[in-house]
Amino acid sequence: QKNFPPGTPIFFRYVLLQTKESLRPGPPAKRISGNDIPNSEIWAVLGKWAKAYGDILHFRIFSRHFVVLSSLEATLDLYEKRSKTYAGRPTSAMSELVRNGSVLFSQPGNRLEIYRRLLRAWLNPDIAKKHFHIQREETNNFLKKIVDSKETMSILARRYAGSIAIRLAYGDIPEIEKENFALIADELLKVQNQGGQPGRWLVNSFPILRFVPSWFPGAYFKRWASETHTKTNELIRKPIQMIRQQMKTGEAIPSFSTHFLENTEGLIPHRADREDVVACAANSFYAAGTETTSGFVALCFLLLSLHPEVLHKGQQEIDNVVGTYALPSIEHRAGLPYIESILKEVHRFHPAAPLLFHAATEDDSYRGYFIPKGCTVYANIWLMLRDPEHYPEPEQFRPERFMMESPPPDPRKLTFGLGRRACPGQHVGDVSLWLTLACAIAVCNIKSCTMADGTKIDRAFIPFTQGLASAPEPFYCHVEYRSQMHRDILDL
Ligand code: HEM
Repeated sequence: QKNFPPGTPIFFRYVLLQTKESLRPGPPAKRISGNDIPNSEIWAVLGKWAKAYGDILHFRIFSRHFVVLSSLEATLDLYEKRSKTYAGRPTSAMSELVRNGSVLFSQPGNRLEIYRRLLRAWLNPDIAKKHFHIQREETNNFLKKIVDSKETMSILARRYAGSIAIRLAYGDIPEIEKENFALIADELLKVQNQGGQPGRWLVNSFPILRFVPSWFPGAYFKRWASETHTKTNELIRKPIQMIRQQMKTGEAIPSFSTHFLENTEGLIPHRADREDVVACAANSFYAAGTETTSGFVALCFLLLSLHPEVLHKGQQEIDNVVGTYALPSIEHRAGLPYIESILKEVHRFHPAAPLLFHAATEDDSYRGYFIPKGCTVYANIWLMLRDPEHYPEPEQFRPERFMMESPPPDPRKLTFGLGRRACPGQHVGDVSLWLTLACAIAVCNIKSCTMADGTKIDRAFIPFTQGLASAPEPFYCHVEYRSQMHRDILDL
């Protein structure tokens, strides 16, 4: 047991940590700055470190500590069996200064419980069925726009996923209002991302700097944090204020937001908090659901263009089960096992969030290693889904692996997260992904994909964006309908 008693002085704790560090496995670190972390394919680099140092390893950047879990066993032990201790999110001095109400980055406590209760109430599998029509309409809209488009697949897929998120959160609002809400949400994400940009803010490496007064020369970060705090608050609340106004005049369209602003179920105990809570929870649909869903959809198109044999086999299954000129709907799902296998294989091939990121909420120890409070605990699910024991030749895209008599574990057990921070939107997300994949296969032939500079993407190398959510780098997708009849069924 290497726990510190509560109240251990910070300096003493720090010195102890330095000596303990050598006891924990991990790559050699520089004395002050710690480990150098590459800024591309970090999940693959951590995978190489796992081979050298084992399925629980440690690294450090200045005074910040990181543990990486690289096996399912360790991930289940910490994220699930000790889910209370590992329900935190990594934080930084800058994010504490900005305090912007993001659900994804909230720390455990009453506020987070209320957010998650509201999200569960609106996104649980039974209620989620009521949203099918939104997903159906948006899928058809998306498929009508992708042929001869001048825009990248990444932009088209993002607009599609954003529209679903906005309709779920704010209702069936008119197109123009939807675009307006998407602009606000994108602006918000941009500002929030600047705050979290690794290496941008010295205060994150030297938290003591946060005590420097705003007027002090060089304290630009303090002024930036204060302005950003005001701006993000304004942006988060803007849609809800508009909806509140519409509710007063009786013009509001029923939605997650109107439902919980009325608070008929009493899920938000303090009246004063209501608008604020609903604003943050509603914003999380877009903030957490758009990049993940759109990245996955873009990846489906890319992989199908590189594997025409998979596309053709999927089309045969749909033609046999659903009919040649008909769109698959959710009722067909159980009868389309090959489509289900393609979906699982896309999740496995490159998870939308390759590294899950939780943080320890108290000092802990695991297998004799000390894990300090506040330490970021990554789970490298990208690596776990490439374990050759479960998934032979893991670098191959092969949906057939899930059609075997004893199939490997379903990747979705990992790709939507685990424990107390698991994705509350997973049922809705799963249906959106299935519907887009099945309908795209039913009506499209996907010819090829090219990067912005015209280079054709081939199987040997798919470039992925870096970050907490990861998707293929922006690319153009050359798509045609299988026939005019297949195009026409999108209007039915
Ligand atoms: C392809 C679809 C999606 C994928 C792969 C996905 C994946 C994830 C993952 C991996 C997490 C973090 C889990 C963890 O830390 O253990 C997460 C969190 C979250 N997701 Fe999703 N998600 C998807 C769609 C959605 C949708 C459609 C919504 C909302 C409508 C949503 C709302 C959220 C929220 C609010 C959180 C934060 C939960 C928290 O921190 O407590 N997600 N998602």
